Amino acid sequence: MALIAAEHLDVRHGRTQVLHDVSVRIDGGEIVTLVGPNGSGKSTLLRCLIGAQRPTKGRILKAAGLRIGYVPQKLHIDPTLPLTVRRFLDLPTRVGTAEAEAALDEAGAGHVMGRQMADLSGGQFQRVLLARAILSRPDILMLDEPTQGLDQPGSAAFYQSLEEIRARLGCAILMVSHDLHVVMSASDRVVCLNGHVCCEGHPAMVSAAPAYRELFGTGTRGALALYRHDHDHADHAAHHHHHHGEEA
Ligand SMILES: Nc1ncnc2c1ncn2[C@@H]1O[C@H](COP(=O)(O)OP(=O)(O)OP(=O)(O)O)[C@@H](O)[C@H]1O
Repeated sequence: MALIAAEHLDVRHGRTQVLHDVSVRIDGGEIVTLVGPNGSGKSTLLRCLIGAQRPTKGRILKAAGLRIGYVPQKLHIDPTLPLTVRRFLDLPTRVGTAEAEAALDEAGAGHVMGRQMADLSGGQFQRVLLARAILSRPDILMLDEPTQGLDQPGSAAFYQSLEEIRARLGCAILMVSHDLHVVMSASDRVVCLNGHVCCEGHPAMVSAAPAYRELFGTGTRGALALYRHDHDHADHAAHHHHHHGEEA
């Protein structure tokens, strides 16, 4: 039984079709990574799954009582607005101090409770967002490029914390990442999006698939290929899905 599934989603913004016939499902406890070039609809898909964006077509199915923890891609907090980490964790629902402390500890930011949100480093800020997302004891955590702006050690440490949180809470994780190393080493499944699902499956299978290689290349040039790759929309959708979609 899937925790959450998107079925045949279309999303349009005006005349732009952002998502086309996108179906994904996330099962309990698995780590699924969404990859794809800038503008390929990754954030849009997450927003549909959390209910912040209505698809033009298709539907979202959720397990009854599903709790979702969400870490957004960007959260702008006005630096002139006094807001401590402690008070931030009370938004939107007040939590006890012990609970807030436990969540910060779990997210690896145990020492920042009394600090101003505006004074946090990029890494600390992301960890506070993570702490807030796990306060609700989610069945699934969704993170949109959570290590954006973090250096290599910072990213690695953040992903380590995520693994530990999954082990402790038993939650599933769906994240957007451009960090191919992590995608390949830490995901149970990779979904490659470019308006449509280009290919998906176990990292080892996806990385061996021509559709993936076309996107990422091999070796160190892979990360660059990710940004340069330009799919022919309709043709590749059919082609890639035909060959690789069933491998998941
Ligand atoms: N509210 C909106 N109105 C119009 N266009 C939008 C809106 N939101 C998103 N888009 C467009 O939808 C497309 C997909 O955006 P989305 O943020 O989902 O992509 P992404 O894969 O997450 O990109 P990135 O890797 O850059 O974060 C983009 O072309 C974007 O400009």
